[in-house]
Amino acid sequence: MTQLVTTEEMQELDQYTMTTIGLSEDVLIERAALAALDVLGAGAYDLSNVLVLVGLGNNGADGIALARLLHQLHIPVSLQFVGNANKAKPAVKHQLQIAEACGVPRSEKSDFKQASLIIDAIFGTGLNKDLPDGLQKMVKAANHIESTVVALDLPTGVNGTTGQIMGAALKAKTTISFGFIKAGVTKNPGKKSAGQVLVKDIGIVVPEDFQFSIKEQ
Ligand SMILES: NC(=O)C1=CN([C@@H]2O[C@H](COP(=O)(O)OP(=O)(O)OC[C@H]3O[C@@H](n4cnc5c(N)ncnc54)[C@H](O)[C@@H]3O)[C@@H](O)[C@H]2O)[C@H](O)CC1
Ligand SMILES: [K+]
Repeated sequence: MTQLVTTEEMQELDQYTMTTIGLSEDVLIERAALAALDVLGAGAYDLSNVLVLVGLGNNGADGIALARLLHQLHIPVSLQFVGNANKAKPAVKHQLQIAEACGVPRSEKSDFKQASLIIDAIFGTGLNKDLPDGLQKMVKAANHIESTVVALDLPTGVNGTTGQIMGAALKAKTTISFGFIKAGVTKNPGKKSAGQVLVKDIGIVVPEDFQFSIKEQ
């Protein structure tokens, strides 16, 4: 049996885990990154040149933490920001400081063809409007050359609740869902963008009286 969630429910559970239970955001980000590392380390991906595309929210923070973990294992990896890093959420800036202190390389321009694997850490459950035009173009270019993409939590551009495409969406080979599978990756067209969907525990706590809006499947 699988429990699906809407993005609003996931956000509520993230908040409950942090504010009521007291697990820090850093712990959740580190667990998300470790969970993704676990998937990448299983041998199904070419890790010879990993490019992590990083957005300005906590999905990006997960990606930066993952890049650091890969770098510490001597796996060639670089980080590329999508958007202005100065406008990033505090968790992203914090992860970036740590990554920089560890010497994780940053690339300014992406060459998708050179990357053996692209990690999509641009948008997750926070996506609430269509992708900006520039990003839509970038997404379409990456899809066009059929890069191998592993999406963290959600493929960028997929509405996590409805499965709608918000302007454009990255086509992933695998989507690693943190805590619970978001309903949007089970409904087309989002389902097609998500590829194989895996779910990984990151320590999210569910209150006893929590009512999920979607029945277990
Ligand atoms: N919050 C937690 O406790 C944890 C979250 N995890 C990961 O974080 C993401 C959700 O992070 P969040 O910061 O809420 O959102 P995003 O990173 O998806 O988006 C960032 C930010 O961008 C703004 N925004 C939304 N849509 C657009 C748009 N079309 N154009 C420009 N800007 C946009 C909006 O303000 C968003 O907040 C979740 O998926 C997980 O990957 C952890 O795993 C750990 C705990
Ligand atoms: K993502």
